[in-house]
Amino acid sequence: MGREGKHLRYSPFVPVVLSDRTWPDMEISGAPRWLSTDLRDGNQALPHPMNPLKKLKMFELLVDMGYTEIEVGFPVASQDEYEFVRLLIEQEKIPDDVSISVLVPAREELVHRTLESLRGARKATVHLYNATAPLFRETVFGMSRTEVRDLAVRGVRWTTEYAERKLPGLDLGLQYSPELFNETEPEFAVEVCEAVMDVWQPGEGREIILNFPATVERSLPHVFADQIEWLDRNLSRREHRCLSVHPHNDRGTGVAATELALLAGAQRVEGCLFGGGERAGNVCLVTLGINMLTHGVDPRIDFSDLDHVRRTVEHCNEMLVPPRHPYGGELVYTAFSGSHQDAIKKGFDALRRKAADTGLQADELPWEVPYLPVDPKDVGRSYERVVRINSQSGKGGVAYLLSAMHGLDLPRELQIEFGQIVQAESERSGMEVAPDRLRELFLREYLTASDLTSDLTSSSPSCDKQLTV
Ligand SMILES: CC(=O)SCCNC(=O)CCNC(=O)[C@H](O)C(C)(C)COP(=O)(O)OP(=O)(O)OC[C@H]1O[C@@H](n2cnc3c(N)ncnc32)[C@H](O)[C@@H]1OP(=O)(O)O
Ligand SMILES: CC(C)C(=O)C(=O)O
Repeated sequence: MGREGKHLRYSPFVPVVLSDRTWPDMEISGAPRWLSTDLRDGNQALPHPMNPLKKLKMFELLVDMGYTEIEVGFPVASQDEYEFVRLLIEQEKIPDDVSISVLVPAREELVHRTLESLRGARKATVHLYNATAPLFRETVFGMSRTEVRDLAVRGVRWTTEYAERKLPGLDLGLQYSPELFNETEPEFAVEVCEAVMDVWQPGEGREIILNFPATVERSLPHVFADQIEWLDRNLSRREHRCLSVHPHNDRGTGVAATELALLAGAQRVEGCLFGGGERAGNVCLVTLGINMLTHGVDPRIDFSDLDHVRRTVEHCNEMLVPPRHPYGGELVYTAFSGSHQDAIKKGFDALRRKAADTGLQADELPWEVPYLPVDPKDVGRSYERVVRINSQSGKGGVAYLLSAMHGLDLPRELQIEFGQIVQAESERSGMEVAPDRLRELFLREYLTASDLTSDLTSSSPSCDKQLTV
């Protein structure tokens, strides 16, 4: 087949019919329940899965950030996985307000061993899954719809019966996922979930989490939202079930799909910090959370030291977060280009003026600085790197840095003149002009030898002091 024919090998996604959808008129007004699956879906996709010590580091990070639902692993996958669950329980590492879950496929011996890993825990959720989509029914299981539904039902029975018989002290929760939900006929997904609920009997104080994964993302985000609204309308026992989503990011639209799913009625979101996980990853919990923050909605997660979060995730995953990753990437609070820098400088100047006029601190004022969708300080970044100078930069950026890093406020004429000198330097070197080099250039250009020993060289105020007027 020639280059032209490649697309013919793929078919468009078949959407659920929902012409009276209501989700486009909804708003996200509060945080959903979050579940971090860094220690399971994230971990299972790593070239070097985390050892128990690394898992503990990640677990403690998640707890510190405020995640109260954490999928801690797939205990039957490996000895390390099993041992980690034992470590959490035996060393009493699970805070009272944190609920752990463990994943297991609907296979009897695996369910039993998974439950054994929970021995001694006061409460824990077993997360049971089996694929329900046609391709998997036919290719992976070789089963009919009825057989696949019965597999799920048997999985719940194995779980409840073992727990009742062998683990009487365990306050057991249940989560069920029809894997590849997004590719499953919607009415069949409902049939399986209803059958699962018939066994579990959700009721007062006995919730069931029904988790709908876009296991391999294939549709546009609004199609996923339609699927979620359709489900919410068609599943019974609304008051005792939690409708959860587990989006992946194969098309690069995992965040959008999740946000639309929240509009459509999803109550809980599963994802990973910085989008770890299989293939193109799970939906990124950092992006989702800070997207909420920047819309004035409290995500109920602490992102105030995002560099620490990033470093810990990089350490545990042995993978780097890309410098352009939303909110957390190294470069996302940095402007190199002149017009961006000029607007940022003017934004900071305006903020400073407002602070002086109102007598408030700058960080008490509404955040309105062009090109910076979030105050870097709200995620633990400083203002030092918001402007960096290279050949794409302009006088505004140079003036910003001289003022912020060296306490030099240049008049406009001088900004224009010195901007050209810096431009010539960066074009000559092809490199970034660092703040120290900027100072050197300024001194060389405008000060005499005797000036060089003056105060200017010895007392450059720090950038943050300048900006937190
Ligand atoms: C979408 C997801 O992320 S699902 C989670 C995926 N994560 C993992 O797989 C990580 C941990 N997994 C493992 O360690 C192993 O796969 C185990 C321990 C679960 C099973 O290992 P093995 O017994 O060696 O089997 P294998 O890995 O080849 O799994 C395939 C078998 O499980 C069956 N299977 C797969 N999923 C399920 C399920 N949810 N319920 C029941 N059976 C299942 C397959 O049909 C196949 O059975 P077959 O051998 O009779 O054809
Ligand atoms: C087990 C399920 C929830 C899963 O990880 C997926 O389908 O991606």
